[in-house]
Amino acid sequence: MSLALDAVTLTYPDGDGRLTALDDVSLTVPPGRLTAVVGPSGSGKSSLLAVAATLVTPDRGRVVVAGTDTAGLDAAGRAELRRTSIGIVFQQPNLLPSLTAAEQLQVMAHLSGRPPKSVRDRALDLLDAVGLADRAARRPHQLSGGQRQRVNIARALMNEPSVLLVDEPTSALDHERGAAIVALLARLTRERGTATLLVTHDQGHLGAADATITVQDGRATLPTPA
Ligand SMILES: Nc1ncnc2c1ncn2[C@@H]1O[C@H](COP(=O)(O)OP(=O)(O)OP(=O)(O)O)[C@@H](O)[C@H]1O
Repeated sequence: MSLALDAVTLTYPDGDGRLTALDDVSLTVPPGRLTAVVGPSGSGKSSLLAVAATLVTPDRGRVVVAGTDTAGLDAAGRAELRRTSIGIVFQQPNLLPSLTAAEQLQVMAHLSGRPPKSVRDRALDLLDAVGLADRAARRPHQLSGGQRQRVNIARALMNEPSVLLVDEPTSALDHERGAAIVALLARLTRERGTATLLVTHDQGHLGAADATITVQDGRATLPTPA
């Protein structure tokens, strides 16, 4: 299942008028593909992610997540769609200080009704997939910045989302560690079949993407093959 935006326009209140943050944006991210989003500060990248995440409702246009047209959903329906189908990775890992790496992931699945053992097995499998099999019992302060971001990514995959939305995951990391995180995202996208949208300001990361969308003044230039 993929992510699709069709003719999406989003405005915010701006003094007496409205500021157009997204202007007639259409795009599709197929399963198993990593699409990078680049563009200058204030161009609309975070707004694009917020709309795709169903956190913000556009003024016009359609947002289809994993085959579901989100226009037909109320707030509870959107929350359920986020829980079951959308993984979100923000710039800062935002981990709970008192929980181990494995527990950060298990909390995500706690309400989904899965048996505790399968939840723990899945958490350990995902920590292994992000190269942290031997750090499962560590708390955030016992992990490096790059390792914390890996836990963050593993946590976003815990409920097997169809769509993975990632906002500047490398901003707190040096270039080498940032490139390793983007390579990891590209691998997980292929292995887990997620439709992944990655906002990045680092042109050096684009080689790992299957396509790149450039956002400028709220308008998106559609994917070019990487
Ligand atoms: N909640 C809001 N209310 C009003 N205007 C907003 C709001 N959020 C964003 N904007 C405006 O919408 C435009 C797009 O902002 P957005 O955060 O999407 O850009 P961005 O490309 O992610 O920027 P950056 O790279 O600096 O994070 C900007 O002009 C911004 O000032």
